[in-house]
Amino acid sequence: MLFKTGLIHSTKKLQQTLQEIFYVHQYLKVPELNESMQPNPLYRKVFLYLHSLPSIEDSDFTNLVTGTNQNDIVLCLDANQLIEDHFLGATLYWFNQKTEPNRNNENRTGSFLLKIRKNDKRRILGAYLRHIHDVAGDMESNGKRELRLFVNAGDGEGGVRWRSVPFTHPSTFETIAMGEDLRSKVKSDLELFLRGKKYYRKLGRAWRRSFLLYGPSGTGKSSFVAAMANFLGYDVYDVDLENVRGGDSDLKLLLLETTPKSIVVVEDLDKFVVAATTESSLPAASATGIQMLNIMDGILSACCGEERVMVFTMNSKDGVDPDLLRPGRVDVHIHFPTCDFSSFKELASSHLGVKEHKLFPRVEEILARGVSLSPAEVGELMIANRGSPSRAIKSVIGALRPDGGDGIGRRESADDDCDDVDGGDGCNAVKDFRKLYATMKWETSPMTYTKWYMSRMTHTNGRAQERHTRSGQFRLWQARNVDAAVKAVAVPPARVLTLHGTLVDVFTTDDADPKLLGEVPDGHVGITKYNIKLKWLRSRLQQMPLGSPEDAVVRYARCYIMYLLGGVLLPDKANNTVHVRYLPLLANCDAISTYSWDSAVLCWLYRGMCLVTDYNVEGMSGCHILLMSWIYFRHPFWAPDVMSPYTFPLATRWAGKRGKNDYAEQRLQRHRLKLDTLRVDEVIILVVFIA
Ligand SMILES: Nc1ncnc2c1ncn2[C@@H]1O[C@H](COP(=O)(O)OP(=O)(O)OP(=O)(O)O)[C@@H](O)[C@H]1O
Repeated sequence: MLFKTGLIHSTKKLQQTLQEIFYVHQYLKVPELNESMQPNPLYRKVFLYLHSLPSIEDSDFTNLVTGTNQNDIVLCLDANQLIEDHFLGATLYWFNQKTEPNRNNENRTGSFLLKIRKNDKRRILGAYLRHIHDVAGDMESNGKRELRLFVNAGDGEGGVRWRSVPFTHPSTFETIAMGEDLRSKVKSDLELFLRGKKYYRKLGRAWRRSFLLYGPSGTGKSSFVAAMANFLGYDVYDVDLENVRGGDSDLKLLLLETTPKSIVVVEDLDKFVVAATTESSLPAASATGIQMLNIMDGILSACCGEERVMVFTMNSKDGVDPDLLRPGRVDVHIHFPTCDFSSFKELASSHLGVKEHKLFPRVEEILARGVSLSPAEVGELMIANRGSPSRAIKSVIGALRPDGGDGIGRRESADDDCDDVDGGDGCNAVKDFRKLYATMKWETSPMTYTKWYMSRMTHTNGRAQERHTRSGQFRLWQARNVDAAVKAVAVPPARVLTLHGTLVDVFTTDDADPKLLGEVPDGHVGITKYNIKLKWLRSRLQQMPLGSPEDAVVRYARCYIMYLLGGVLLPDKANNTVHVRYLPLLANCDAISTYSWDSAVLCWLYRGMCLVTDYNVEGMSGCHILLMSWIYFRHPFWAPDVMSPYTFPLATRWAGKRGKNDYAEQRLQRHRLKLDTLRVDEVIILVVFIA
């Protein structure tokens, strides 16, 4: 048997050697990257072509992967596999070569090796390459080309600056509320651009078009970019200027490495350009922002700008030198306003399937007063209430209610008073939305909240806090009685408190201290009989009379601690009430510092994190600030840049700092990519010694 196998093997070898001698094969290589480390477009074409061949099924080893459509299963040639093709009577062999990855498992590039007989080469090679070109071109124009999103997350090591993931954003011009006029203008502009190769040549201009999208956050700028990519069938290169560490030259190299048929996006350009025009010592990224616009009408733009669309997004053009945005640099300016009535109707039609509704006139009337929400906010309210159009529209009306104050004031009052507008369900929807939206904007919202909390609580209640800090009654973080505090969050209320009747009884029937918080919160008792509204606590704290006696200050301190517990340390998902189960723990001021509040906060946060792992759970309870500061400390690449030294509390370092402001889908992709490629040295591990 062994003898037989050996014989077959030797015969095959002999046959191969004879073939080499008599047929004289030649090898042609199509590398993935060219000499200047740019992607080689031919490689992509060959890739598409080979994956369209039926003979891929005969390859010894193929991978099964999900296609662009979730239901498609696609065969994908594995590394170092051979595939056979026939063309005009000749047999050709393609070998899928992959280089070994470097030590970080990165930069694994590949090439296709074509083995062809010398005679055949002279006869068919030209026609064969044209054939590959045509087939791949057809596949691309039929939408079979997989779009990719590139981010400049690479450090340039091994020459790789761009990393990519498949681009699967589902946005189209039809899904964006933008007015029919603008939609058709943009579409015909892009169609003209697609057909404009000869025209641009004739004019002696680079075949490229540049757009400036400006408007407040959440008005659809990033979705518009995604819609453009899907419409044109172009890849997206997302330039993060903060990652362009090598200044101008790095930026130029980055742009040179983009491929034709792509959209190059620079988001939030105003952040860089305005800083650059107002500050004397420019941060590197700001200087790069200006350079980016300068490149637009320079020589480089003609060399690396063929068949490309450049898109810049800004929140506002105010403060940006108009010269930087003049025609030639930026061809088309598109304004993205907050939601007006026609956008609202478009959103209602797409999100709720209603074209007319009896509540529309009310929405129109409120919007006409100049009150507005971003389409993102309106859309989310509609998604959260999609089961009932009336409820959805009511919740939009609730969120739109003006109070004449600033943005934050408006939101707060709408939140607290929404029962008056739309009853229980709508109110929950508004809150759900806010929670959900806050979770989506998780890079910034807890920090904004910290800032708000610090400014409100520290300034308005400094007196109470200071007194109690001095008298040692307020040392929450040094407490050690783990059991009581953990039980307080983990055990159902009835077992911690023996409650009879309503919350009002708790304030009036405790013999030791009949009014723990000083008075019955009349008309402010929360959604359930066991909850106190944070709004009531807040308004009470703001009214503490000057020169109050010691026992009154103690009651105010209790309100303050309850407010801290419900608002910051142990919040539930809704985050607008606090449960009375904590109140008995505050009855004896001397005992407060003996509870292990730190364990309780962690326990409550872990519980919230566990619950939110369920796909259907949208909001999360627990101390988000703690979680965020943990993430920012351990993974500094996620944290906004701060130069200030550490202060206490540590989380306030990031108060008011904005994270990267790209759209949710892109942000998710970026985070996933970053997590996938996370290296040990990018995580800060604190070693704690316990004596
Ligand atoms: N005009 C709109 N029509 C439909 N949906 C919209 C519109 N504007 C925003 N949205 C929705 O809101 C969400 C956020 O939008 P997007 O990220 O595109 O806004 P943006 O203007 O880029 O915000 P930012 O400046 O904060 O990045 C997306 O899910 C998008 O679908």
